Amino acid sequence: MTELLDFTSIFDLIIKSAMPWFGMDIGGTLTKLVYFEPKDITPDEQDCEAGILRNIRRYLTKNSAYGKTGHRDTHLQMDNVEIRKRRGSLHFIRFQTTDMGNFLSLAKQKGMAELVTTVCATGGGAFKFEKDFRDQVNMKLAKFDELDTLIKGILFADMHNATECYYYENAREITKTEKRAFNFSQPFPFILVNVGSGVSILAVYGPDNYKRISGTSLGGGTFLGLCCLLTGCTTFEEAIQLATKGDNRKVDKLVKDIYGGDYNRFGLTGDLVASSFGQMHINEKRCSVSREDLANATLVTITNNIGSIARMCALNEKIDKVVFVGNFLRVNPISMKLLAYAMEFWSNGTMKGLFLEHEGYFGALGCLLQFNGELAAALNESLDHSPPPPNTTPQQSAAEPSKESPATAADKPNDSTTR
Ligand SMILES: Nc1ncnc2c1ncn2[C@@H]1O[C@H](COP(=O)(O)OP(=O)(O)O)[C@@H](O)[C@H]1O
Ligand SMILES: CC(C)(COP(=O)(O)O)[C@@H](O)C(=O)NCCC(=O)O
Repeated sequence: MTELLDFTSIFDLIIKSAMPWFGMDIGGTLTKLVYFEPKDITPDEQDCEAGILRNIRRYLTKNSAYGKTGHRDTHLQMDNVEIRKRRGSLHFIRFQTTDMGNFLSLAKQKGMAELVTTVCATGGGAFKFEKDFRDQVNMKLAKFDELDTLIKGILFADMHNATECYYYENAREITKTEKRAFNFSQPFPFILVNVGSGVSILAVYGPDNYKRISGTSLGGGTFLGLCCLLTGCTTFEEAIQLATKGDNRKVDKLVKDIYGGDYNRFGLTGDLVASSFGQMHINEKRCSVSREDLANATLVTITNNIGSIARMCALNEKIDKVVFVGNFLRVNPISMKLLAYAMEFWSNGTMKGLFLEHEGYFGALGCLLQFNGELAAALNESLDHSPPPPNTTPQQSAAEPSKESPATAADKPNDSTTR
């Protein structure tokens, strides 16, 4: 017991002092960085604040663009947030994962390596780049599982932002539908569809109770990749802009192209896509489509496929709320409206598609909430190397998370504000 108390007070000391607080989600396409900027710095603390730390704080909070691909999403900033008894702002920054080399150089140049010894990281890149962090900037990664942190981040954001969750009212009328706030204070159970490079689908029953029920490799990376190939565009923003001006009906084969009208027996209306890209084998049709039409058809194809799988998962699990997250939905109302429509229409109004403002940042946010400073690293190391306690089977050892996940770090919720 004494040992526990000592440990707690050491832990308290560390988490109060060890700044900066970061959470990093190194994904297949984008790296997301959530930075907590303390706003309750006392004059004493200010005096003690190391020059490097002050410079990092200023660099991150005064700029909104970093290097070639780094952006701070200023519209997502969360102010007056309390984390571990500190009050401050959360900043949301992203850059292309292919720029990791430049990020590490910058971190070195800004003196991060002298200040930070451990960074809390999640996503596949936490494993892939672990050695680069260690070798190039002498930083350890405290690794957390991306699906665990995703859920923790969602619950935290929803609790701290009254307008985090929204849905589309009158989703069946896709041209008129309007975004409305949704009260997500009783979230469980819900289906969670994370549309990143690929897609993971989870059934979430409680803050620490979920299962990964499905996934598909046809995700945001597929949309971007195919769009670049088909239209010659080079960025996601460009792909979305093209899609906004295009018409998938010139590319796809609709039910009415096959039936001459509706296929009434099974409720398939004539305007429904019967075959994505189904007209593109016809030479004259191929010659008449624009880059915009191809971008739109690619977006609709990928979105409808995700919607269809998500709906079947919800049906199987008997869950009526389907939450869509991930950066595929960034600046992408076409897909959100289509998903909202698909949930509503195909379920006869019994299912609801829901969306969250911080779209692709929940993994990084959840990771920041797990931050235990130096202790995480120490724990990480001791857990990595210690044998399982005598009264547990190897599968249940403290070193291993309870779900089928690759996390190696201590999966210990430590923030009293998370549910
Ligand atoms: N600026 C961007 N650059 C590249 N892809 C973007 C951008 N903004 C949104 N996306 C979309 O988001 C997807 C990545 O989503 P994200 O949730 O960050 O997943 P991951 O963790 O796999 O990187 C991309 O495949 C693309 O469809
Ligand atoms: C492997 C991943 C969890 C990685 O996550 P991401 O970086 O795409 O967000 C995801 O891409 C995925 O679940 N892909 C689909 C794999 C499948 O079930 O077919």
